[in-house]
Order: sequence, then C-alpha cells, then structure tokens
Amino acid sequence: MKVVTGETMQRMDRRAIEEFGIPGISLMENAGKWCATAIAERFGPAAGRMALVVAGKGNNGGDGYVIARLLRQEGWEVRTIVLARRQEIVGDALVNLERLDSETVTFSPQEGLAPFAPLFERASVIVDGLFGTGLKSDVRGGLAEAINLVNASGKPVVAVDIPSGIDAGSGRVLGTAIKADLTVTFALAKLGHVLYPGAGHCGVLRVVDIGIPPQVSEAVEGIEFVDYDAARILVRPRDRQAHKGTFGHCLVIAGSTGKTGAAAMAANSAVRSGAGLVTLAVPASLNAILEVKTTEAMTLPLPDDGSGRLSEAAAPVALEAIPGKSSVALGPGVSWHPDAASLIRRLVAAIEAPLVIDADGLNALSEDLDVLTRKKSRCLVLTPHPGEMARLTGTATTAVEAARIDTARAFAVQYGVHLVLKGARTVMAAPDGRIAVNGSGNPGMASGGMGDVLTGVLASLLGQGYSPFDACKLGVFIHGHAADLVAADKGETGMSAVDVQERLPLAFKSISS
Ligand SMILES: NC(=O)C1=CN([C@@H]2O[C@H](COP(=O)(O)OP(=O)(O)OC[C@H]3O[C@@H](n4cnc5c(N)ncnc54)[C@H](O)[C@@H]3O)[C@@H](O)[C@H]2O)[C@H](O)CC1
Ligand SMILES: [K+]
Repeated sequence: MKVVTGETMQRMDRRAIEEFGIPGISLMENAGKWCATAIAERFGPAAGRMALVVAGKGNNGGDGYVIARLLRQEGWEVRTIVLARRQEIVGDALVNLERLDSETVTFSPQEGLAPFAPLFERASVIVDGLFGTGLKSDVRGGLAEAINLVNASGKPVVAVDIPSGIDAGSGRVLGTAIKADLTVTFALAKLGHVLYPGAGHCGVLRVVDIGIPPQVSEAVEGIEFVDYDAARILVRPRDRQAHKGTFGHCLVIAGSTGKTGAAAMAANSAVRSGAGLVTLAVPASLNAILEVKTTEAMTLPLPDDGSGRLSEAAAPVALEAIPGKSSVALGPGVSWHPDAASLIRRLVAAIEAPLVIDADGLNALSEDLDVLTRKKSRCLVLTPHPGEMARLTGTATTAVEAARIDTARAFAVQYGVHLVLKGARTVMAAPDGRIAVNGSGNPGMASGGMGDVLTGVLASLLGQGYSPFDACKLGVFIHGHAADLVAADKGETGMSAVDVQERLPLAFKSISS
C-alpha cells in the first residue's frame, strides 16, 4: 500500500481540482459521504441516536458539516460544535456549514467544549472534524482541552481523515491528539496513519476513494507500507522440482561464550525460512554446544585459542568457507571484544556474497565505517535497532527515533547499503532512497533474540535469490507476522524469540496460500 505525507495529499487535491476540473466541493461531499456511511454502519441504527460533530475552522470541519447533514438525513439527531468564529469559516466548508439547520450548530471559539458536557453524555458517537492534514504545529489552549475532553468522554470517536493532533507526515503527536475508534481517510493513507504513535491513535483505518483520478494518485511519490497484501506479492512459490541447491547455502558467522543462543537462533531461523543448507561457523570451543543446539544446520568450528570468541585467528578458516555460499550472516552474539570486531571488519571487506550484518557486527562497523566504502558485496543489509543506529551515525538514540525514515534513508544512500531500522514500525531503506515501512509485529517482540531470528530470515531469503529490498520487505514482514501468529495463540507477554522462529513456516504458509 502506498502511503503519502499530508502535503502530498494536499497537492493531489489541488491537481484534481485544477487539472482535472473536479470541484473541491465534490471531493468534500464524497469525503463526508464515506464517513457518514462508515459511522452509520458501525454505530447505527439512526433511531434514537445522536452524533456530536466537533469541527475546526478548515476543510476538516467542512467534511464534518457534510457528515452532520447526511446523518441528519438518515434520521440521526445531530449537534455540531464549531470551535472557531463563524467568520473564520470560508470556501467549501462555509458552503456546507450553511446547509445545516442553524438550530443544530453552536459556535464556541473561546469556551471550547467545556460547556457542552451534557451533550457528550447523550452522544452515541463523536465525530472529530477539528484538524486534518492542515495541522501545522502543537495544538494548544482551548483546542487542546477540547481534544482531551473528547478522549475523556468515554464515547466512540470517528476521526475524519486523521485523528486531530496527529501530524500527517510523521505520526507524531503535536501537543495532544484524539484517540479514535475508527479513522476514515481519503485516497491514500498518510504516514501519520502507519507510524507510531499516530498508528496507535487511529483505531480501525479505512482508506476510501473520494474521486481523485488514478493518474493523480499513481503519479505521486509515496512510501511503501508492507501489509499482508504487499507481502503476498513478494513471496515466491517453490518449484515442484526443487532440490536443496535451489534454495541456497547460507553461512552464519556468530556466537561467543554466553551468547551461543544468538548463533543458534540465527542459524535455525535461516532453516525455518527455507534455506537449502545452513552452516553455522562459531568459535571452536563452543562448537560442541552448537552441535546440540542445532540439527539441520551444520557447524564449522573457527580457531579461537580456547577463548570462546572470534578473532583474527578465525579468518583463514572463515574466508575459506565463503566460496560457494549464497549468503552470509555476520554478528549475532559475536561480542563487542576488539578481537571479534577486527575479524568482522576484515570479513566485511572481503565477502562478495550477499551479506547481513547485525548486533555486535554493527558495533564493529561503528568503529570504522570506511569498511563500508571498501566493501566488495553488492548487497549489504544492516539491521540496527535504534541504539545501534545511533552508534553507526554518531548521534543519540532520541535523534534517531525523532527522524526514523530520514535517518535510515540518509545512511543507506550514503553508504550504498540496505538498512533495516528496527522498531515500531521497522523502516527499510534502499541505497537508491526507496523507503518501506513494515506493517506486521507487536510488542511481544520486545525481548532478547528477536533480532537474531530476523538476521536468519534475511540471510535465508538473500541466499534463496530474493533481491535485497524484496528480501528486507518480505523478511521483516514475515518476522513480525510470525510474532502476530504467536500472539494470537498465546498472547504477547512471555513470547520468546524461539516461539517466533518456530512460527516462521506458518507465517510463510499464511501468505503463500
Ligand atoms: N483529498 C483530500 O484529502 C480532501 C481533504 N479534505 C479535508 O481537508 C482537510 C485539510 O483541510 P485544511 O483546511 O487544509 O486544514 P485543516 O482543516 O486540517 O485544519 C484547520 C485549520 O487549522 C489551522 N491550524 C493548523 N495548525 C493549527 C494549530 N496547531 N492550532 C490551531 N489551528 C491550527 C490551519 O489554519 C488550518 O486551516 C483534510 O484533512 C480533509 O479532512 C477535503 O474536505 C476533501 C478532500
Ligand atoms: K480529524
């Protein structure tokens, strides 16, 4: 699903009106009609019910007036409270305001909603027409109080276009924001609907067609939101005559004393994601342990002088194992010891196969990013969480989180890598600047080992021949979808990385049927 910013949406509006001659009033009428239909479907029947429309001074309020009129025609009692002065209402919004029975409209530019508490009591549903894509700064004063009153009312809320207070371009809360049960947006979803915290304010999101020509929607740059339908298109059916070699041989270089689980989960997840063969290369003194923790994956002991961690001593055997491998995963559980870090950097500079670097492998890169400019692999995928991203960019985690998309895109383009910036929601960036946002996953994933599982999934898909960006989109979606299947079965609390690892086959199955 393509997702756009509020500004892009407003440009689309103008183009539809100016180039295609579609009157803005028609767009507003269609917007209001869809909202009224959705409200009637979800909160009807009309008899004996009252809808309370809270309108701002712009066209979001204009949509609200259309909704008020149409619900009234359906038999609803409707009251509209306009948190602006009458003379502030202009254009299409004014046309629709004037079509309402003035008895049902109250202007309250100063007092806000406080005097209308009794109306809240009687309302079956509250329609949020305060702000849409025109919100430009933090909501303050009486308007912020109004939002907080609506949220405190305990009544179902339908947000017109976007919950008021959510920034359409980022999903940030600007001061305070409506918590909606249902959001009806127009033509295309906005980033504010799919990025948290905005995504958590929308309730059920419906995207409706209000008559903007497809040539306009198709022409705009957007960001890909990887939902179930988008993932289904990416997954490839398995050839009936396939054999092990068809699905590649993935090499995982991982592990250190105390972190053998990370190595095992990465290797076992590669198996569970359809790799033909998997070899897990670990410090020699841990090899026996990993022989027990893996079955389908083969192990390869790397000389470690008994230290239980990787070092340059492992380089000759590791480099010798690389020819013939279709992908390599580097980093799960390798530890941040200088010996391990220097080996990681040496391997990154030498490996030509598609390469996934995660966890302490990323920290090794942070100490010398030039390695990325000297890399031989045409396909390098980095999978940092925000803290690792902060180290890679030399900034603070808060700065990364405040600009997730821009941070991911800038790094990917600068270093010519694919970057998977984990979090809610995971952002994927390609070296050419393309961005995708993942739509699966849940807070049950906030526990150790989930990243190791993702590393195995990504290395497996790259080894099977998926292109880097497809592997990132599909792999990240499947990883989160597997976690959603676990959550549906046994909840989010206590969900483990191995639970997710073991649901990977079902996750693939569910999007392949
Ligand atoms: N194709 C479409 O998407 C259509 C969208 N429609 C609706 O139009 C709004 C956008 O309307 P706009 O008039 O541009 O702005 P808003 O109604 O969102 O905002 C009202 C008004 O508020 C002022 N403002 C901005 N920030 C603040 C603030 N922090 N505090 C106070 N006031 C603020 C600003 O001046 C705005 O003008 C869109 O969301 C849809 O609902 C069309 O109706 C149909 C087609
Ligand atoms: K709104």
